[in-house]
Amino acid sequence: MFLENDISSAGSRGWIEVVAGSMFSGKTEELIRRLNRAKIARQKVEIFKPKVDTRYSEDEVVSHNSNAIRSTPVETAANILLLSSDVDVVGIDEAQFFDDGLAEVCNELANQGIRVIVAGLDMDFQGKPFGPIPGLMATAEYVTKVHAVCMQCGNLAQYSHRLSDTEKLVLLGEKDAYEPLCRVCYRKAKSN
Ligand SMILES: Nc1ncnc2c1ncn2[C@@H]1O[C@H](COP(=O)(O)OP(=O)(O)O)[C@@H](O)[C@H]1O
Ligand SMILES: Cc1cn([C@H]2C[C@H](O)[C@@H](COP(=O)(O)O)O2)c(=O)[nH]c1=O
Ligand SMILES: [Zn+2]
Repeated sequence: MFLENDISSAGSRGWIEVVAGSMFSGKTEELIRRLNRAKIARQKVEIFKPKVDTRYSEDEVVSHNSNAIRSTPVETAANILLLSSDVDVVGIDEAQFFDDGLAEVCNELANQGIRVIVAGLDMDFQGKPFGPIPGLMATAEYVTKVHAVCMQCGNLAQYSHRLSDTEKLVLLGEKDAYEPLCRVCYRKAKSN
């Protein structure tokens, strides 16, 4: 389990944490867990999500098992920078949907002494790197890869298999539209 740096020994230095994996791998739960612990430590926390994803709620980040935390929906990565004055910790969910400016924004926040925690899909439905997440994983101090349970065989899943033939990159959905699969089961599903 990821353990936070000791606040006093870290001083006012900022850093970036990335939580990445497939759908249903527990990214949002882990983000909420870290942010709640920061709140318990009386740190000032701001949470953002892309405006495009309002599946469960306009103003909350919600996990698949209904944990929730208040958040601000924003249009672009640059908005995060504008809205993050006077905070200790910034949390960002569904980060794969942000523009390529996200890595720069997160690095700027970290340079200002802010702890930045980013959660997002590392791969799209085709198994390709998704949006700004790979760049963020390269520049972050801490990267946690989380896994779902393969819906076919029960092994660790790293792919989000789309159940329809739709080719567009952004297609919001849940279990109706995607299933997490391991490498073997994903390759089988793709060859059918
Ligand atoms: N195949 C699966 N593997 C793991 N967790 C699953 C699966 N299907 C449903 N879940 C539920 O999803 C929760 C994780 O939800 P969440 O944190 O929102 O994931 P993510 O943000 O990665 O999509 C788990 O605690 C579990 O209750
Ligand atoms: C793989 C993939 C997913 N999406 C969408 C589907 C969901 O609405 C979100 C991911 O949510 P989660 O919290 O990680 O479960 O992203 C997409 O638009 N395109 C894709 O390739
Ligand atoms: Zn499998």
